[in-house]
Amino acid sequence: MSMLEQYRDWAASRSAPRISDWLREISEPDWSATVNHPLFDALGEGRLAGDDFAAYMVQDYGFVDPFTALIGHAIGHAPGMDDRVVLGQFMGMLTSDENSTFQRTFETFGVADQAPDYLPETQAFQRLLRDTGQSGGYAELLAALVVTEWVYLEWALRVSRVDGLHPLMGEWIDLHDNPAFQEFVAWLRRRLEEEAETLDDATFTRMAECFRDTVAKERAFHDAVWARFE
Ligand SMILES: Cc1ncc(CO)c(N)n1
Repeated sequence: MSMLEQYRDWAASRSAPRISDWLREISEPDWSATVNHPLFDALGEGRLAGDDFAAYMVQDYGFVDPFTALIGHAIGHAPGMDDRVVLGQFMGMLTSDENSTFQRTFETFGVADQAPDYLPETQAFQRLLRDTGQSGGYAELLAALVVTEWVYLEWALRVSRVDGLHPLMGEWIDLHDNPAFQEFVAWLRRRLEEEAETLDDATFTRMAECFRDTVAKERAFHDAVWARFE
């Protein structure tokens, strides 16, 4: 059975089927392992040392570079101005507010301004983002974006925040659970679903595999970062 047939089978047994929910389901257990990652509990509960937070942010900035390029590809591949505006505004936030959080974190925790050592799992994630950016169609680009943003929204909404949390850690959570970000993730899911409805078998399969692979990379990345702190 093709992926598209598997989705149709799944959808037939639900009252309000959504492709993004099916994609999330077929990406278990990696999806839940990422959303419920102990790294995020430690972050919200103030149990993450400043240097460890900075080390995580260094690795994450290695993610952000090809991720920003991937958004550029998505802006180019989008069918028209409506999508380009939404993606462009997100790109604007990423390269201003969010970039500033990274820069102030590096300054605050004295991260040396040198080429960092990226973990093998960071490098593998970078390769996926670069490959998808360079050769993926719009649906695959949206699939990668839905994963990375939806996973971050889910953990940020989930974690509890202690009083007196370091302001930069609070800022990191704020960036991923604020109402504008929630709206952006809802838009991404809707657009992915609309695009997926138009795909032939082979392209639908590539989109679903890209989704699953991105979730696996998310889990591996956070496992690898966390393993260095324990
Ligand atoms: C690894 C990773 N995934 C997703 C996000 C959210 O953009 C992020 N900052 N880092």
